[in-house]
Amino acid sequence: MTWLVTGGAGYIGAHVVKAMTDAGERVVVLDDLSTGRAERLPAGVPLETGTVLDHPRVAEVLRAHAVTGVVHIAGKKQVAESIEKPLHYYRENVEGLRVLLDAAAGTGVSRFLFSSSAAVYGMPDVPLVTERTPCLPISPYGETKLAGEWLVTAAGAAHGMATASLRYFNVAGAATPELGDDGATNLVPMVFDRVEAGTPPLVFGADYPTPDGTCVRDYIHVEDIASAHVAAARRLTADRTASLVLNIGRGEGVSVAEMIGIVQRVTGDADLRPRVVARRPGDPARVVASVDRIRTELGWEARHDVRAMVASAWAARRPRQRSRA
Ligand SMILES: O=c1ccn([C@@H]2O[C@H](COP(=O)(O)OP(=O)(O)O[C@H]3O[C@H](CO)[C@@H](O)[C@H](O)[C@H]3O)[C@@H](O)[C@H]2O)c(=O)[nH]1
Repeated sequence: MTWLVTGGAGYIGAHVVKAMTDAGERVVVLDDLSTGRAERLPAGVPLETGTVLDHPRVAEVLRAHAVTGVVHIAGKKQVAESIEKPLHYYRENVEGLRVLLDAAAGTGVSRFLFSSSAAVYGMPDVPLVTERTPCLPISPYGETKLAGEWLVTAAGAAHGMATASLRYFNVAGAATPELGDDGATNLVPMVFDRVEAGTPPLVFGADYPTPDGTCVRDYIHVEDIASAHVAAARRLTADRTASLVLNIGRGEGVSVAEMIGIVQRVTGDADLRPRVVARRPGDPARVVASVDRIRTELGWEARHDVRAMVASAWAARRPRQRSRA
């Protein structure tokens, strides 16, 4: 197999590229470098620049490297931005995927792995979200991921591709300091920002129907996300007819208050009491994965706990802060 990883120079993509190459897979990266960085790639992994929206360019890359499998990670991923720019999100995430699938089917690609998201579930009202829980996304971002899954499954069936859509829960952490997340739009990096500024971390609502009143999520180390892709790629390689939809999480809920406590212990900055502010619109009280299906289908489970996740994210952050100073 030769795998094309789209978005391979991004935060999650680069972790997947590292894990796949460490596991001995042959990998090529396609990235438009809009948020990706070439330095994230391991030596020897070819980087092709370009967007998945450019059909001739995608077909050229697939042919030039005799690609047989695709791992599609490129895409837009900010919920709030998707509400402001739905047309942009549908173009990048749905049209980009359609073009990529068309080029893949036309060049003999037989395996296709797609990055989906727990955002497809919207506001699930169940303790553990299984893959059978109804998908009712509440943002254009979540809609594009759900439409993407439908497209992947249908195109796989029609064009003889084995497929898997992987629904990531809340991703955090870094395998190495160089591979850290540059964005600051999620809980862990936002608490780091507050700690560094010497200001109290913010809790967006403490009146949810949860044990401590703050929202509960299923945080998963990006290295575990990456190892799940290796397991899925192996499964698709062995099973030409696979058509999978799988949650990737730890199956364990962590509240915002608990997460802030862990960040404060890791950063050694536990003096400031978190400040409770208004709820952020659109936040579900609890989203925690059932991980039974991925365990059964791939024999995979997460290895890293939440403290390791936060510690690795903090280690990745400090060198960059120093280099900016
Ligand atoms: O300073 C902060 C930042 C966040 N939160 C809360 O922390 C929780 C987690 O927030 P965040 O890290 O932004 O993640 P989610 O809103 O759960 O969304 C993430 O996880 C989803 C999958 O579950 C993905 O679809 C999204 O792309 C990804 O941003 C939420 O309850 C937020 O209200 C705070 O209380 N204070």
